[in-house]
Amino acid sequence: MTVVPLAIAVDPRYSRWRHQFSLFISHGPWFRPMAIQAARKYPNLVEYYQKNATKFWDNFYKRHKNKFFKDRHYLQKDWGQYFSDDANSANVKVLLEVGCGAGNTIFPLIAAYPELYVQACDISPHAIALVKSHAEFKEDRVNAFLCDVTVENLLERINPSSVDVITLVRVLEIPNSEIFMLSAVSPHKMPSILQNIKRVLKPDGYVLLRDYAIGDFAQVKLENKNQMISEGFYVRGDGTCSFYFSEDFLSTLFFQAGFNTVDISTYCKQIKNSHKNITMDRYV
Ligand SMILES: C[S+](CC[C@H](N)C(=O)[O-])C[C@H]1O[C@@H](n2cnc3c(N)ncnc32)[C@H](O)[C@@H]1O
Repeated sequence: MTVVPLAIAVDPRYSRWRHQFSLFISHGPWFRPMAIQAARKYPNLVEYYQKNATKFWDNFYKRHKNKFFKDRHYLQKDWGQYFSDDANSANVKVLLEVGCGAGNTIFPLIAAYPELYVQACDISPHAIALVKSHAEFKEDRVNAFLCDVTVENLLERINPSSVDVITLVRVLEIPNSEIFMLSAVSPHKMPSILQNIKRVLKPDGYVLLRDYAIGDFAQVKLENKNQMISEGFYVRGDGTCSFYFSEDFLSTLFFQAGFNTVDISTYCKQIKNSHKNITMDRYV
């Protein structure tokens, strides 16, 4: 009967199946079938990927080690004034890097600012181990610890109102290098992360955020592969997730959490891949 396809189309099991099928087609049967099998058991895909974020990110760092991201040297240029106190350069500033990964934000910053002390956390044990085994790691400059900021209270590791600057950063320089931290979690969890970081931030402190913007080439690719699991929120082939921000969404999110927005802008860069003969619009 013609009703059947309609019934399938509105059945949530259908969209789950369609999602798994598209992951299977886009990456091939060899591509992490375990993740796809496991996702099949879960009624809610967002919940599944968020509950298993530690596993997916840890696998990411097991696989790529510290080779995936480049050091973020642009941070000094764009945000230098937040990391040092020109009036009194002996003043120690405390930075919290949330989702520190292998330390590509931390190490350029401690090299450039001798008075900076970094609190760094990540959900992946492998990422924290990579930070601690870095040649430039010094315990008196960096405190790296494991923490899922969506569920664990930062106050258990950091004193209240003790942090000057919090970084939530991703990188644009190289195509297919992604990610930052806030976009890695479901939009529903974002308000609780902001409350969590607010408790450790000084009243006159700053949050510096650079992340995916709506319309980015990577979003278009995920959209075309049918990998959206909730509004604006996508899963990649390796099980890690990304959300794409509009300026409106971002400023409302921070406003509702009690922050004032000092500055917000979208940066667009066209990157040409001559090998594949494509031009990519990257938005952050
Ligand atoms: C690739 S990145 C950014 C890495 C780092 N900021 C840098 O500059 O290289 C996103 C990071 O967020 C971490 N992450 C994802 N969800 C998290 C969570 N709920 N709590 C803490 N870290 C998380 C991931 O493990 C990953 O290292």
